[in-house]
Amino acid sequence: MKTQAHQFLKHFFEEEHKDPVDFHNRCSEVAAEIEATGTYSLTYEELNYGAKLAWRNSNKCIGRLFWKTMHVRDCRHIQQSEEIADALIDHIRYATNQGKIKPTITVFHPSVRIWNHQLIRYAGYQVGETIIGDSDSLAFTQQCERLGWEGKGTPFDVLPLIFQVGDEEPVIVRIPPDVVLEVQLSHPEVPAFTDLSLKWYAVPIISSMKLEIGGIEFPAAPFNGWYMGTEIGARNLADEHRYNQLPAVADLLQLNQKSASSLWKDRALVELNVAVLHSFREQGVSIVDHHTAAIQFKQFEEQESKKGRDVTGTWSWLIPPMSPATTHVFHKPYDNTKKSPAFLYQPNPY
Ligand code: HEM
Ligand SMILES: N=C(Nc1cccc(CNC[C@@H]2CCCN2)c1)c1cccs1
Repeated sequence: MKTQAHQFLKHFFEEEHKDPVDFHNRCSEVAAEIEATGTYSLTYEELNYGAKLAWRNSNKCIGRLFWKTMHVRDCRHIQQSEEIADALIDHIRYATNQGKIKPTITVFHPSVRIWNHQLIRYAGYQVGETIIGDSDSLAFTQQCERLGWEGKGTPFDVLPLIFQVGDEEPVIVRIPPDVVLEVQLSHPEVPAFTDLSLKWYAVPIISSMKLEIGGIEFPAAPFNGWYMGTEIGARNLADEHRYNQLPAVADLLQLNQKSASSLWKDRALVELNVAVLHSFREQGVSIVDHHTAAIQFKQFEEQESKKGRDVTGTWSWLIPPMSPATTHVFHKPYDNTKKSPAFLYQPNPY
C-alpha cells in the first residue's frame, strides 16, 4: 500500500507541477496514516486526478482523448441506502444532461458494491427455447426477480438498480422512467426501418468495475461516456446471441440472404449502423462514429507523446468491430502494459 501510495503521489505532484516540499509533507502524512490505521484517505484533489488518470490508463478505451474533462462526483461520505439510491439516480440525470452527455464518475465509499453491469440496461428473459430482451442480462435479471422485481416481459424492459453496503441485504431500486433517455431508431433513407421498433438507451454507465488509486480500491465507482455507434449497431443489436437484427434489416432491404457471398450481412450491418448514428444525432444525443473516434484517438496518441508519455493499449479492443482496417489503429501494434490508477474487473457479487 505504502509503495502504491508513494508512486501515485509522486505522479500527482510531478504532473501537476506541485511544490516538492508539499510532496514530502504529504508523503509523511500518508505514511503516518497507513502506520496508524492500515490505510489512508485521498484528498478530493487526489481522487479527482486519480480517476482521470485511471481513464487515461484504460488500455481498451478508444475514447481517451477527453480524459481531462471528466466530471468527478465524490460520494465517499454516503453510506445510507436512500442516499446511495439518490446519488445513483442523480448520476444518470447529471450525465444525461438532456442528451448532451457529460463524461462523469461517481465514487462511493469502499464498502458499497453495485450489482448492475451498467446503471441502465435491458432485461433478458429465458422463455422456453427463446430469449426475450438482452441475453447479456439473463443472470442479473434473475437476481432482480429473486429480489421481488417483476418486468413487463418486453425486449426493452429497463432493469432496476441493485446495490449493497458491506454485507447488508442488497437494496433494489426502480429507476424513474423519466430519468432514462432512450433513442428510437429510424433510417434516413429507409422509412420502413421504424417497423422494426428498435431503440436503445442513450447513456452507457459501467457500474461493475473497481477503481484503484494509489492502492485504495473503490468497488463502486460508476462511470459513463457516450456511445460509439458500432457498440449498438455492430454488437448489441447485431450479434446473433444478442438482438440478432441483421436478418430483419436484410428483409427490409430485400437482400439475397441465400448466399453468404452476396455480403447481405455486411450491407445490413452498415445500414443498421447508419440508422443508429442518424437517430442519436436527430434526437440530440451525443454519439461518435468509429472513424471519428479513431481520429480522436490518434490525436490522443500525439498529445501523450508530446507530453513524453507512452500510450498503452489493447489492440483487439481498440479496433472497432466494423471496418477495423479503415482506421489507423488496425495498422499498428499497442503495448498492453497495465498502469495504475486503473479500472479493474472484479467477481460478480451474486
Ligand atoms: C467519452 C466517450 C467514450 C467513448 C466513445 C468510449 C469508447 C469506448 C469503447 C467503444 C470501449 C470498448 C467497449 C466494448 O467493446 O465493450 C471502451 C472501453 C472502455 N472504456 Fe471508454 N469510452 C468513453 C469514455 C470512457 C470513460 C469516461 C471511462 C472511464 C472514466 C472509460 C473507460 C473505459 C474502460 C475501463 C473500458 C474497458 C472496459 C472493459 O474492460 O470491459 N471510457 N470505451
Ligand atoms: N461507450 C462506452 N462503452 C463501454 C465502455 C466500457 C465497457 C463497455 C461494456 N463492455 C462489455 C461488453 C460486453 C462484452 C464485450 N463488450 C462499454 C462507455 C461506457 C462507460 C464509459 S464509456
